[in-house]
Amino acid sequence: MAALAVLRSSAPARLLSGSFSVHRGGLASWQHYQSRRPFSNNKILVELNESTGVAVMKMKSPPVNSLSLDFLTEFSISLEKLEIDRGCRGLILTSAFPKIFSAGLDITEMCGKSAEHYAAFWKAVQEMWLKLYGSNMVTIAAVNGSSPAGGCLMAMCCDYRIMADNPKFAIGLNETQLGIVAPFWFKDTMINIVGNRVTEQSLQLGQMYSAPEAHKIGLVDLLVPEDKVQSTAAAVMTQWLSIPDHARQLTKSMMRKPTIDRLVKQQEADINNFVSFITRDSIQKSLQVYLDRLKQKK
Ligand SMILES: CCCCC/C=C\CCCC/C=C/C(=O)SCCNC(=O)CCNC(=O)[C@H](O)C(C)(C)COP(=O)(O)OP(=O)(O)OC[C@H]1O[C@@H](n2cnc3c(N)ncnc32)[C@H](O)[C@@H]1OP(=O)(O)O
Repeated sequence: MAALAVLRSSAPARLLSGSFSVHRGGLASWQHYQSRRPFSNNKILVELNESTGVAVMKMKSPPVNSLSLDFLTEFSISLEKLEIDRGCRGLILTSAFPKIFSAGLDITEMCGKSAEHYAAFWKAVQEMWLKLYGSNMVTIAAVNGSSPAGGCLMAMCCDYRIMADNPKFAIGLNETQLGIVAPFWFKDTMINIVGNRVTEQSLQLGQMYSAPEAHKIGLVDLLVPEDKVQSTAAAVMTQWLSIPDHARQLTKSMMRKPTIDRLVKQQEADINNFVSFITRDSIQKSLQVYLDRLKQKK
């Protein structure tokens, strides 16, 4: 968070616009951030409304917004651009697809690849978390569909979660159901929202909660009809933005810094730990079985 705060205060918006081709239009128009990265397929659509200072980031990686290495890289770059843009104070994170917010980490990135690939992938997951959890912006997750594991983590990184009131949509950290283990920083993020007891039970059982259940345990803050998710997110954002930025940001930092510092202090060790865990034959087998089951369920 401190690093982001420094970035934000030292990088003028003019420089950002020049470097990243941000095109600004009239007050009422939406701005489109175009990524110049050659590998980018634009898996993420960002629209910044200059008059409100609110960006809407829509995940758009078919079929289920799984978090691949490319996706995560594009996500972190997009987020960093917004973070250093003084015209942007709030971010609404949502999905371009009805019914799916994000399917979590792309399981194919964790199967049958090299140790180097796993290390690069895990670093990208860490970066996504560090940037989103440590953001100075007001962040609101407009959860318009199911959101297992890494998808739940993304939503949990935000300051406020609004979910579509549909019992068919589920959210939670289901890692143990795949035979894998949510790392300590996933666990800490959840504890900070729902407390130790609920987190322990959720993680051991790999529990997925329907939208009403998630609301009941406080994993999501508000349930609204599916067609009201975006408008409610915008209304809640207005409330949050009425608080002076510096006071809100310092408070957020005070609450989250210890959790963030814990990973920052052992980022390399956490990558090594992931690589040695995911390369075990037994873990590779579990993931493959899970993936095959997913593909066969149709
Ligand atoms: C001791 C210390 C340990 C340290 C750390 C060690 C371990 C690492 C921990 C790693 C943490 C992991 C976090 C994760 O996020 S793991 C991913 C968990 N995600 C899931 O379990 C979601 C699985 N997907 C679903 O439940 C459903 O697909 C759905 C999201 C509810 C959507 O359902 P539906 O609309 O019916 O779509 P389909 O199921 O038909 O899926 C469409 C195609 O997408 C493929 N798919 C789905 N999810 C994923 C995924 N996460 N990754 C890759 N691919 C995915 C699915 O197979 C279908 O593919 P097809 O069209 O080719 O058949």
